Amino acid sequence: MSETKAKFRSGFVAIIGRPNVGKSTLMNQMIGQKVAIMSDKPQTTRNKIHGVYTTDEAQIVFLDTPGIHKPESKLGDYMMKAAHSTLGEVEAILFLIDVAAGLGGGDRYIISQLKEIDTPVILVMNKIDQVQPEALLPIITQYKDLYDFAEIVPISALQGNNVATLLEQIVKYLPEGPQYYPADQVTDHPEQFVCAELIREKILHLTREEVPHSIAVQIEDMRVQDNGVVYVGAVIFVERDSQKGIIIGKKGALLKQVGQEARRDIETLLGSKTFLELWVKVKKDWRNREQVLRDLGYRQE
Ligand SMILES: Nc1nc2c(ncn2[C@@H]2O[C@H](COP(=O)(O)OP(=O)(O)OP(=O)(O)O)[C@@H](O)[C@H]2O)c(=O)[nH]1
Repeated sequence: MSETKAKFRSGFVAIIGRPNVGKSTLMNQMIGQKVAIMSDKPQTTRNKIHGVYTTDEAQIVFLDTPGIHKPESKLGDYMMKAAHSTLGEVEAILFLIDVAAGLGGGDRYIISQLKEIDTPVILVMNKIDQVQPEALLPIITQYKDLYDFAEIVPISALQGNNVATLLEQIVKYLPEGPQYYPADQVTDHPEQFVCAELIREKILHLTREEVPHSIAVQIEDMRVQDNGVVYVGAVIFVERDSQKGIIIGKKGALLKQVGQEARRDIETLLGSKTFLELWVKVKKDWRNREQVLRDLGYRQE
């Protein structure tokens, strides 16, 4: 008797949602490795991060799109376009909401954007650990009234609750297809990008609310030295002198701490001893300069 083996399924899936709803946390929970940056401040995820989830039956390639919102600057505008072009091309969209935060203008705006495309949307109700179970039903009703979701899955990205179910649901929407990436590959971004994001993450954590999210980190140089140590040189761009002062800190203390913490993570990432050198530069109003944006690698694909 011949047994028919289920065909391998694969495809691309976008994760969208208001800033801070837990997109990076979910991505990391699904992929099981720290590739997207987590922060308790909004909008730290600027670039698409491909996380790849592979089993014997399927491969899901996740695109972690920047938070969709009404653009207020050229950078916002850029992010919107990048997010939009992604949404029409994927097999499914995970629309994450924060059940503890309530339906807001940001969610309504995203739903209005979703109505313009045909891609199936899975409503992922995140942070269920923060509300009573009976609070979920009214939220489901509220969202169902606004959009015809393909699936609705309540989860806690932080605790991992129901994330396995979510993965099963996603696979249902994938067509038969090849394994795009090797099973052990979790991200297709160059290491430089992840290093820059690690440095950004440390700055945002250590400076609390004092520097805006407008900072950018650019890796200028990355090479293995003769002694086997990896040299990484990075520039932190800020918009004002005052922000430069905050990041450097008293007698350079804060920058030193950023460097130490980022270096530790970079060493784990690269599996190699690392020497990290950081500079802080002021580039006034860089968010509104297209050329500067391009220099920093924010390209429209
Ligand atoms: N209690 C709880 N907190 C969560 C959960 N998921 C994420 N968080 C927290 O919410 C905050 C934001 O999470 P992120 O994963 O950085 O959110 P994000 O959507 O990627 O944010 P941006 O990159 O700004 O778009 C962090 O402090 C997380 O620890 C959850 O299921 N439960």
